[in-house]
Amino acid sequence: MRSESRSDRGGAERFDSFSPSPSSLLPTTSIFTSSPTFKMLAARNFSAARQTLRFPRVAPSFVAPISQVRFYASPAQEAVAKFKGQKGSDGKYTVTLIEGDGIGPEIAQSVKDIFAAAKAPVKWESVDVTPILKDGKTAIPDDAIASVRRNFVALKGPLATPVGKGHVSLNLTLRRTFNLFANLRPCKSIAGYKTPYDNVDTVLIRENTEGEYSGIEHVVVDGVVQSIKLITKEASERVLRFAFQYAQSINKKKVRVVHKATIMKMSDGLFLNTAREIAKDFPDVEFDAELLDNSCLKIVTDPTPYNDKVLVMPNLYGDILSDMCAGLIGGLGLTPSGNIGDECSIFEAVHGSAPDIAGQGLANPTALLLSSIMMLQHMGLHDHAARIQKATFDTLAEGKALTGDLGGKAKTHEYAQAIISRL
Ligand SMILES: NC(=O)C1=CN([C@@H]2O[C@H](COP(=O)(O)OP(=O)(O)OC[C@H]3O[C@@H](n4cnc5c(N)ncnc54)[C@H](O)[C@@H]3O)[C@@H](O)[C@H]2O)C=CC1
Ligand SMILES: O=C(O)CCC(=O)C(=O)O
Repeated sequence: MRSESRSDRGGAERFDSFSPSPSSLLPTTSIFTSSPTFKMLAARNFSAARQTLRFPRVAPSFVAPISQVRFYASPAQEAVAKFKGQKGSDGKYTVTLIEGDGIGPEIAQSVKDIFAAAKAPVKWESVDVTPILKDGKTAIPDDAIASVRRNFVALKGPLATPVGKGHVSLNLTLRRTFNLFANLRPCKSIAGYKTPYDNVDTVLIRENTEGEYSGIEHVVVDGVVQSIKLITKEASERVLRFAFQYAQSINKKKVRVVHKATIMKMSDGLFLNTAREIAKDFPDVEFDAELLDNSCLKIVTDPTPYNDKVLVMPNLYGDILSDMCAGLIGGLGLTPSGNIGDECSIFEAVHGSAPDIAGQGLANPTALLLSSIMMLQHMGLHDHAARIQKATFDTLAEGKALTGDLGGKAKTHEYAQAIISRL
Protein backbone atom coordinates (compact mmCIF):
# COMPACT_ATOMS: atom_id res chain seq x y z
CA MET A 1 0.00 0.00 0.00
CA ARG A 2 1.15 3.49 -0.76
CA SER A 3 1.87 5.44 2.39
CA GLU A 4 2.17 9.19 2.35
CA SER A 5 3.76 11.18 5.12
CA ARG A 6 5.25 14.65 5.20
CA SER A 7 8.88 14.85 6.09
CA ASP A 8 10.96 17.72 7.33
CA ARG A 9 13.32 19.67 5.05
CA GLY A 10 15.96 17.02 5.45
CA GLY A 11 14.02 14.35 3.59
CA ALA A 12 11.62 13.78 0.79
CA GLU A 13 7.93 13.27 1.27
CA ARG A 14 7.70 9.52 1.03
CA PHE A 15 5.03 7.51 -0.61
CA ASP A 16 6.74 3.65 -0.97
CA SER A 17 10.11 0.23 -2.71
CA PHE A 18 13.18 0.14 -4.82
CA SER A 19 15.37 -1.56 -7.41
CA PRO A 20 18.89 -1.32 -8.82
CA SER A 21 19.88 1.45 -11.21
CA PRO A 22 20.85 0.67 -14.80
CA SER A 23 24.50 0.32 -15.69
CA SER A 24 24.63 2.40 -18.83
CA LEU A 25 24.12 6.09 -19.46
CA LEU A 26 21.39 5.42 -21.94
CA PRO A 27 19.05 2.49 -21.63
CA THR A 28 19.44 -0.19 -24.28
CA THR A 29 15.70 -0.56 -24.39
CA SER A 30 13.37 2.32 -23.88
CA ILE A 31 9.81 3.41 -24.45
CA PHE A 32 11.06 5.80 -27.09
CA THR A 33 10.70 3.80 -29.14
CA SER A 34 1.19 28.54 -46.40
CA SER A 35 3.23 30.38 -46.89
CA PRO A 36 4.60 32.49 -44.14
CA THR A 37 3.14 35.92 -43.64
CA PHE A 38 6.65 37.10 -44.29
CA LYS A 39 10.13 35.76 -43.90
CA MET A 40 12.19 37.76 -41.45
CA LEU A 41 15.68 36.58 -42.15
CA ALA A 42 17.67 35.01 -44.91
CA ALA A 43 20.76 33.99 -43.00
CA ARG A 44 21.03 31.33 -40.31
CA ASN A 45 23.27 33.36 -38.09
CA PHE A 46 22.19 35.03 -34.91
CA SER A 47 21.82 38.54 -36.18
CA ALA A 48 20.30 41.79 -35.08
CA ALA A 49 17.48 41.13 -37.50
CA ARG A 50 16.23 38.26 -35.35
CA GLN A 51 16.05 40.63 -32.47
CA THR A 52 13.54 42.73 -34.38
CA LEU A 53 10.90 40.10 -33.82
CA ARG A 54 8.89 41.23 -30.82
CA PHE A 55 7.65 39.43 -27.76
CA PRO A 56 3.95 38.86 -28.11
CA ARG A 57 1.90 40.93 -25.68
CA VAL A 58 -0.71 38.23 -25.48
CA ALA A 59 -0.54 34.50 -25.01
CA PRO A 60 1.15 32.76 -27.94
CA SER A 61 -0.77 29.97 -29.60
CA PHE A 62 1.13 27.11 -28.06
CA VAL A 63 -1.89 25.16 -26.96
CA ALA A 64 -2.11 22.13 -29.20
CA PRO A 65 -5.09 21.81 -31.49
CA ILE A 66 -7.54 19.30 -30.09
CA SER A 67 -6.56 16.80 -32.78
CA GLN A 68 -3.06 16.69 -31.27
CA VAL A 69 -4.17 16.43 -27.69
CA ARG A 70 -3.75 12.98 -26.26
CA PHE A 71 -5.80 11.66 -23.41
CA TYR A 72 -4.65 8.86 -21.20
CA ALA A 73 -7.35 6.48 -20.17
CA SER A 74 -5.50 3.75 -18.34
CA PRO A 75 -1.97 2.65 -17.46
CA ALA A 76 -2.49 -0.40 -19.62
CA GLN A 77 -2.51 1.90 -22.62
CA GLU A 78 0.42 1.64 -25.00
CA ALA A 79 3.56 3.46 -23.91
CA VAL A 80 3.66 7.05 -25.09
CA ALA A 81 6.05 8.49 -27.65
CA LYS A 82 6.97 5.48 -29.76
CA PHE A 83 8.98 6.02 -32.96
CA LYS A 84 6.79 5.68 -36.04
CA GLY A 85 9.41 6.14 -38.80
CA GLN A 86 9.95 3.69 -41.64
CA LYS A 87 13.13 2.75 -43.50
CA GLY A 88 13.34 4.05 -47.05
CA SER A 89 13.92 1.80 -50.07
CA ASP A 90 17.66 2.48 -49.66
CA GLY A 91 17.55 0.84 -46.23
CA LYS A 92 18.03 4.16 -44.45
CA TYR A 93 15.92 6.32 -42.17
CA THR A 94 15.71 9.99 -43.08
CA VAL A 95 16.38 12.19 -40.05
CA THR A 96 15.80 15.94 -39.96
CA LEU A 97 18.93 17.85 -39.02
CA ILE A 98 18.90 21.35 -37.54
CA GLU A 99 22.56 22.30 -37.27
CA GLY A 100 21.89 25.35 -35.11
CA ASP A 101 23.85 28.45 -34.21
CA GLY A 102 27.30 29.11 -32.76
CA ILE A 103 29.11 25.80 -32.22
CA GLY A 104 26.14 23.94 -33.74
CA PRO A 105 27.56 23.36 -37.23
CA GLU A 106 30.94 22.23 -35.82
CA ILE A 107 29.51 19.63 -33.49
CA ALA A 108 26.90 18.54 -36.05
CA GLN A 109 29.74 17.85 -38.49
CA SER A 110 31.38 15.55 -35.94
CA VAL A 111 28.15 13.62 -35.52
CA LYS A 112 27.73 13.31 -39.29
CA ASP A 113 31.31 12.06 -39.69
CA ILE A 114 30.95 9.52 -36.89
CA PHE A 115 27.59 8.25 -38.19
CA ALA A 116 29.07 7.85 -41.68
CA ALA A 117 32.08 5.93 -40.30
CA ALA A 118 29.77 3.73 -38.20
CA LYS A 119 27.59 3.08 -41.27
CA ALA A 120 24.52 4.10 -39.29
CA PRO A 121 21.50 3.75 -41.59
CA VAL A 122 20.64 7.42 -41.40
CA LYS A 123 20.23 9.96 -44.18
CA TRP A 124 20.30 13.57 -42.98
CA GLU A 125 17.74 16.10 -44.20
CA SER A 126 19.06 19.55 -43.24
CA VAL A 127 16.43 22.21 -42.63
CA ASP A 128 16.48 25.94 -42.03
CA VAL A 129 14.67 27.12 -38.93
CA THR A 130 15.21 30.83 -39.40
CA PRO A 131 12.07 32.17 -37.71
CA ILE A 132 9.13 33.57 -39.59
CA LEU A 133 6.19 35.55 -38.31
CA LYS A 134 2.77 34.01 -38.67
CA ASP A 135 -0.14 36.11 -37.45
CA GLY A 136 2.37 38.15 -35.48
CA LYS A 137 3.86 35.15 -33.73
CA THR A 138 7.27 33.53 -34.07
CA ALA A 139 6.98 30.34 -36.06
CA ILE A 140 9.16 27.66 -37.60
CA PRO A 141 9.22 27.68 -41.44
CA ASP A 142 6.73 25.31 -43.02
CA ASP A 143 9.41 23.24 -44.79
CA ALA A 144 11.13 22.50 -41.50
CA ILE A 145 7.84 21.54 -39.86
CA ALA A 146 6.97 19.26 -42.77
CA SER A 147 10.38 17.58 -42.59
CA VAL A 148 10.09 16.75 -38.88
CA ARG A 149 6.50 15.54 -39.31
CA ARG A 150 7.53 13.35 -42.25
CA ASN A 151 10.58 11.84 -40.53
CA PHE A 152 9.17 11.66 -36.97
CA VAL A 153 12.63 12.37 -35.60
CA ALA A 154 15.21 15.17 -35.66
CA LEU A 155 18.64 15.96 -34.33
CA LYS A 156 19.09 19.58 -33.38
CA GLY A 157 22.08 21.79 -32.61
CA PRO A 158 21.71 24.71 -30.20
CA LEU A 159 19.69 27.75 -31.23
CA ALA A 160 20.56 31.16 -29.78
CA THR A 161 17.88 33.40 -28.29
CA PRO A 162 18.06 37.19 -27.93
CA VAL A 163 18.17 38.36 -24.32
CA GLY A 164 15.40 40.56 -22.97
CA LYS A 165 13.96 41.40 -26.39
CA GLY A 166 13.46 39.96 -29.83
CA HIS A 167 11.83 36.78 -31.01
CA VAL A 168 10.52 33.98 -28.87
CA SER A 169 13.05 31.19 -28.33
CA LEU A 170 13.10 28.86 -31.32
CA ASN A 171 13.99 26.01 -29.01
CA LEU A 172 10.74 26.55 -27.15
CA THR A 173 8.85 27.15 -30.38
CA LEU A 174 10.02 23.79 -31.70
CA ARG A 175 8.96 22.03 -28.50
CA ARG A 176 5.52 23.63 -28.66
CA THR A 177 5.08 23.18 -32.39
CA PHE A 178 5.55 19.43 -32.11
CA ASN A 179 4.05 19.10 -28.66
CA LEU A 180 7.29 17.62 -27.29
CA PHE A 181 5.93 17.31 -23.80
CA ALA A 182 8.85 15.63 -22.03
CA ASN A 183 12.48 16.63 -22.00
CA LEU A 184 14.56 13.67 -20.95
CA ARG A 185 17.98 14.54 -19.55
CA PRO A 186 20.21 11.70 -18.33
CA CYS A 187 23.50 12.59 -16.70
CA LYS A 188 26.09 9.94 -15.93
CA SER A 189 29.71 10.12 -14.77
CA ILE A 190 32.26 9.58 -17.53
CA ALA A 191 34.81 6.87 -16.79
CA GLY A 192 38.28 8.38 -16.90
CA TYR A 193 37.17 11.95 -16.37
CA LYS A 194 37.68 12.74 -12.70
CA THR A 195 35.22 14.99 -10.89
CA PRO A 196 34.40 15.21 -7.17
CA TYR A 197 31.90 12.36 -7.73
CA ASP A 198 32.60 9.16 -9.68
CA ASN A 199 29.13 7.73 -9.66
CA VAL A 200 26.59 10.30 -10.81
CA ASP A 201 23.68 8.64 -12.63
CA THR A 202 20.72 11.01 -12.58
CA VAL A 203 17.73 10.93 -14.91
CA LEU A 204 15.74 14.12 -15.01
CA ILE A 205 12.49 14.64 -16.89
CA ARG A 206 11.34 18.18 -17.43
CA GLU A 207 7.85 19.27 -18.44
CA ASN A 208 8.63 20.87 -21.77
CA THR A 209 5.70 22.93 -23.05
CA GLU A 210 4.44 25.25 -20.33
CA GLY A 211 5.23 26.31 -16.74
CA GLU A 212 7.56 29.27 -16.39
CA TYR A 213 8.39 28.96 -20.11
CA SER A 214 4.86 29.70 -21.27
CA GLY A 215 6.00 33.08 -22.60
CA ILE A 216 2.86 34.83 -21.38
CA GLU A 217 4.26 38.19 -20.32
CA HIS A 218 2.84 41.68 -20.36
CA VAL A 219 3.32 45.15 -18.94
CA VAL A 220 0.68 45.85 -16.30
CA VAL A 221 1.65 49.52 -15.89
CA ASP A 222 4.99 51.21 -16.47
CA GLY A 223 7.57 49.52 -14.25
CA VAL A 224 5.40 46.51 -13.52
CA VAL A 225 5.46 43.38 -15.67
CA GLN A 226 3.70 40.12 -15.19
CA SER A 227 4.88 36.71 -16.32
CA ILE A 228 2.44 33.86 -16.04
CA LYS A 229 3.49 30.40 -15.02
CA LEU A 230 0.91 28.21 -16.66
CA ILE A 231 0.41 24.70 -15.37
CA THR A 232 -2.33 22.50 -16.77
CA LYS A 233 -3.46 19.15 -15.52
CA GLU A 234 -3.33 17.73 -19.01
CA ALA A 235 0.30 18.65 -19.69
CA SER A 236 1.30 17.60 -16.19
CA GLU A 237 -0.43 14.27 -16.59
CA ARG A 238 1.26 13.38 -19.86
CA VAL A 239 4.80 14.18 -18.64
CA LEU A 240 4.20 12.43 -15.36
CA ARG A 241 2.87 9.32 -17.04
CA PHE A 242 5.91 9.38 -19.33
CA ALA A 243 8.16 9.62 -16.27
CA PHE A 244 6.61 6.55 -14.65
CA GLN A 245 6.72 4.57 -17.87
CA TYR A 246 10.29 5.63 -18.52
CA ALA A 247 11.35 4.66 -15.01
CA GLN A 248 9.89 1.20 -15.58
CA SER A 249 11.64 0.89 -18.94
CA ILE A 250 15.07 1.54 -17.44
CA ASN A 251 14.42 -0.42 -14.27
CA LYS A 252 14.51 2.53 -11.92
CA LYS A 253 11.71 1.83 -9.49
CA LYS A 254 11.41 5.26 -7.92
CA VAL A 255 9.92 8.45 -9.30
CA ARG A 256 10.40 11.71 -7.41
CA VAL A 257 8.55 14.94 -8.18
CA VAL A 258 10.64 18.06 -7.59
CA HIS A 259 8.41 21.04 -6.82
CA LYS A 260 7.87 24.22 -4.86
CA ALA A 261 4.24 23.72 -3.91
CA THR A 262 4.93 25.32 -0.55
CA ILE A 263 5.13 28.66 -2.34
CA MET A 264 3.37 28.10 -5.67
CA LYS A 265 0.56 26.28 -3.96
CA MET A 266 -1.82 26.24 -6.89
CA SER A 267 0.48 25.72 -9.91
CA ASP A 268 3.08 23.39 -8.44
CA GLY A 269 0.30 22.06 -6.23
CA LEU A 270 -1.59 20.94 -9.33
CA PHE A 271 1.54 19.29 -10.72
CA LEU A 272 2.17 17.50 -7.43
CA ASN A 273 -1.43 16.40 -6.94
CA THR A 274 -1.56 15.13 -10.51
CA ALA A 275 1.59 13.13 -9.77
CA ARG A 276 -0.07 11.57 -6.75
CA GLU A 277 -3.01 10.50 -8.94
CA ILE A 278 -0.82 9.09 -11.72
CA ALA A 279 1.33 7.26 -9.18
CA LYS A 280 -1.70 5.14 -8.27
CA ASP A 281 -1.56 3.65 -11.78
CA PHE A 282 2.00 2.47 -11.16
CA PRO A 283 1.89 0.53 -7.88
CA ASP A 284 5.27 -1.12 -8.54
CA VAL A 285 7.02 2.25 -8.71
CA GLU A 286 7.77 4.04 -5.46
CA PHE A 287 6.70 7.67 -5.57
CA ASP A 288 7.74 10.61 -3.43
CA ALA A 289 8.25 14.36 -3.68
CA GLU A 290 10.90 16.87 -2.68
CA LEU A 291 11.25 20.63 -2.58
CA LEU A 292 13.47 22.02 -5.32
CA ASP A 293 15.88 23.88 -3.05
CA ASN A 294 16.32 20.80 -0.93
CA SER A 295 16.98 18.69 -4.05
CA CYS A 296 19.69 21.13 -5.19
CA LEU A 297 21.41 21.07 -1.82
CA LYS A 298 21.30 17.32 -1.56
CA ILE A 299 22.40 16.55 -5.13
CA VAL A 300 25.51 18.74 -4.91
CA THR A 301 26.29 17.35 -1.45
CA ASP A 302 25.97 13.71 -2.53
CA PRO A 303 24.32 12.72 -5.81
CA THR A 304 24.41 8.97 -5.04
CA PRO A 305 20.94 8.76 -3.44
CA TYR A 306 19.51 10.06 -6.72
CA ASN A 307 20.88 7.20 -8.82
CA ASP A 308 17.89 4.95 -8.24
CA LYS A 309 15.27 7.57 -9.16
CA VAL A 310 13.73 9.34 -12.08
CA LEU A 311 13.20 13.01 -11.20
CA VAL A 312 10.27 14.79 -12.84
CA MET A 313 9.48 18.48 -12.51
CA PRO A 314 8.01 21.65 -14.05
CA ASN A 315 9.87 23.31 -16.91
CA LEU A 316 12.24 25.88 -15.37
CA TYR A 317 13.31 23.66 -12.49
CA GLY A 318 14.34 21.00 -14.99
CA ASP A 319 16.31 23.49 -17.08
CA ILE A 320 18.35 24.66 -14.09
CA LEU A 321 18.72 21.36 -12.28
CA SER A 322 19.99 19.60 -15.40
CA ASP A 323 22.76 22.18 -15.90
CA MET A 324 23.65 21.70 -12.24
CA CYS A 325 23.87 17.94 -12.75
CA ALA A 326 26.04 18.53 -15.85
CA GLY A 327 28.44 20.42 -13.60
CA LEU A 328 28.80 17.31 -11.46
CA ILE A 329 30.16 15.19 -14.32
CA GLY A 330 32.39 17.62 -16.19
CA GLY A 331 30.17 20.21 -17.78
CA LEU A 332 27.74 20.93 -20.56
CA GLY A 333 29.94 19.35 -23.22
CA LEU A 334 28.80 15.96 -21.94
CA THR A 335 25.05 16.00 -21.35
CA PRO A 336 22.47 14.87 -23.93
CA SER A 337 18.71 15.22 -24.05
CA GLY A 338 15.62 14.13 -25.91
CA ASN A 339 12.49 16.22 -26.46
CA ILE A 340 9.87 13.52 -26.57
CA GLY A 341 6.42 13.83 -28.11
CA ASP A 342 3.67 11.47 -29.21
CA GLU A 343 4.19 12.16 -32.89
CA CYS A 344 7.79 13.34 -33.27
CA SER A 345 10.86 13.65 -31.07
CA ILE A 346 13.81 16.02 -31.30
CA PHE A 347 17.16 15.19 -29.75
CA GLU A 348 19.58 17.92 -28.71
CA ALA A 349 22.42 18.66 -26.29
CA VAL A 350 21.52 20.35 -23.02
CA HIS A 351 23.95 23.17 -23.77
CA GLY A 352 23.48 26.32 -25.83
CA SER A 353 25.32 27.82 -28.79
CA ALA A 354 28.45 28.66 -26.74
CA PRO A 355 29.21 31.93 -28.55
CA ASP A 356 32.42 32.31 -26.51
CA ILE A 357 34.07 29.39 -28.34
CA ALA A 358 32.11 29.26 -31.60
CA GLY A 359 34.00 28.92 -34.87
CA GLN A 360 37.30 27.95 -33.24
CA GLY A 361 37.08 24.17 -33.34
CA LEU A 362 37.11 24.06 -29.54
CA ALA A 363 33.65 22.66 -28.88
CA ASN A 364 33.11 19.27 -27.35
CA PRO A 365 30.66 17.36 -29.60
CA THR A 366 30.00 14.63 -26.98
CA ALA A 367 26.69 16.06 -25.76
CA LEU A 368 25.23 16.19 -29.27
CA LEU A 369 26.73 12.80 -30.05
CA LEU A 370 25.16 11.22 -26.95
CA SER A 371 21.88 12.90 -27.95
CA SER A 372 22.20 11.25 -31.36
CA ILE A 373 22.80 7.91 -29.61
CA MET A 374 19.59 8.44 -27.62
CA MET A 375 17.95 9.12 -30.98
CA LEU A 376 19.25 5.84 -32.45
CA GLN A 377 17.90 3.99 -29.41
CA HIS A 378 14.56 5.72 -29.83
CA MET A 379 14.57 4.53 -33.46
CA GLY A 380 15.33 0.97 -32.39
CA LEU A 381 18.85 1.04 -33.87
CA HIS A 382 20.41 -0.38 -30.73
CA ASP A 383 23.46 -2.02 -32.31
CA HIS A 384 24.61 1.17 -33.99
CA ALA A 385 23.88 3.10 -30.82
CA ALA A 386 25.93 0.69 -28.72
CA ARG A 387 28.89 0.74 -31.13
CA ILE A 388 29.09 4.53 -31.28
CA GLN A 389 28.55 4.80 -27.53
CA LYS A 390 31.37 2.37 -26.79
CA ALA A 391 33.78 4.16 -29.14
CA THR A 392 32.86 7.46 -27.48
CA PHE A 393 33.26 6.29 -23.91
CA ASP A 394 36.50 4.44 -24.73
CA THR A 395 37.92 7.60 -26.31
CA LEU A 396 36.96 9.64 -23.27
CA ALA A 397 38.35 7.02 -20.88
CA GLU A 398 41.66 6.89 -22.72
CA GLY A 399 41.92 10.66 -22.29
CA LYS A 400 44.38 11.30 -25.12
CA ALA A 401 42.11 13.28 -27.41
CA LEU A 402 39.99 15.38 -25.09
CA THR A 403 38.65 18.82 -25.96
CA GLY A 404 39.57 21.90 -23.92
CA ASP A 405 36.51 21.82 -21.63
CA LEU A 406 37.79 18.47 -20.33
CA GLY A 407 41.35 19.70 -19.93
CA GLY A 408 42.61 18.39 -23.26
CA LYS A 409 44.09 20.04 -26.33
CA ALA A 410 42.19 18.27 -29.10
CA LYS A 411 40.17 20.20 -31.63
CA THR A 412 36.56 19.16 -32.21
CA HIS A 413 37.42 17.21 -35.39
CA GLU A 414 40.46 15.53 -33.78
CA TYR A 415 38.29 14.18 -30.98
CA ALA A 416 35.76 12.98 -33.57
CA GLN A 417 38.57 11.27 -35.50
CA ALA A 418 39.71 9.50 -32.33
CA ILE A 419 36.19 8.10 -31.96
CA ILE A 420 36.08 7.11 -35.62
CA SER A 421 39.38 5.24 -35.30
CA ARG A 422 37.73 3.00 -32.67
CA LEU A 423 34.70 2.12 -34.77
N1 LIG B 1 18.61 24.14 -26.32
C1 LIG B 1 19.27 25.17 -26.82
O1 LIG B 1 19.42 25.31 -28.03
C2 LIG B 1 19.82 26.16 -25.87
C3 LIG B 1 20.17 27.40 -26.34
N2 LIG B 1 20.74 28.30 -25.50
C4 LIG B 1 21.15 29.58 -26.08
O2 LIG B 1 22.56 29.54 -26.27
C5 LIG B 1 23.11 30.84 -26.16
C6 LIG B 1 24.31 30.85 -25.24
O3 LIG B 1 23.89 30.55 -23.94
P1 LIG B 1 24.88 30.38 -22.71
O4 LIG B 1 24.18 30.83 -21.51
O5 LIG B 1 26.19 31.00 -23.06
O6 LIG B 1 25.03 28.82 -22.50
P2 LIG B 1 25.90 27.76 -23.30
O7 LIG B 1 25.42 26.44 -22.91
O8 LIG B 1 25.93 28.08 -24.74
O9 LIG B 1 27.40 27.96 -22.73
C7 LIG B 1 27.69 27.92 -21.34
C8 LIG B 1 29.18 27.62 -21.14
O10 LIG B 1 29.40 26.25 -21.46
C9 LIG B 1 30.35 26.13 -22.51
N3 LIG B 1 29.91 25.08 -23.42
C10 LIG B 1 28.64 24.82 -23.81
N4 LIG B 1 28.61 23.82 -24.67
C11 LIG B 1 29.88 23.40 -24.84
C12 LIG B 1 30.47 22.38 -25.61
N5 LIG B 1 29.76 21.56 -26.40
N6 LIG B 1 31.82 22.24 -25.55
C13 LIG B 1 32.56 23.03 -24.75
N7 LIG B 1 32.04 24.01 -23.99
C14 LIG B 1 30.71 24.20 -24.03
C15 LIG B 1 30.37 27.49 -23.21
O11 LIG B 1 31.60 27.72 -23.86
C16 LIG B 1 30.08 28.44 -22.06
O12 LIG B 1 31.24 28.75 -21.39
C17 LIG B 1 21.97 31.76 -25.71
O13 LIG B 1 21.51 32.45 -26.84
C18 LIG B 1 20.91 30.79 -25.20
O14 LIG B 1 19.65 31.31 -25.37
C19 LIG B 1 21.00 28.01 -24.19
C20 LIG B 1 20.67 26.79 -23.69
C21 LIG B 1 20.03 25.78 -24.48
O1 LIG C 1 15.87 28.68 -25.86
C1 LIG C 1 16.79 29.11 -25.20
O2 LIG C 1 17.39 30.12 -25.49
C2 LIG C 1 17.28 28.38 -23.99
C3 LIG C 1 16.44 27.22 -23.70
C4 LIG C 1 17.00 26.38 -22.66
O3 LIG C 1 17.84 26.72 -21.88
C5 LIG C 1 16.41 25.10 -22.60
O4 LIG C 1 15.25 25.11 -22.31
O5 LIG C 1 17.04 24.09 -22.87
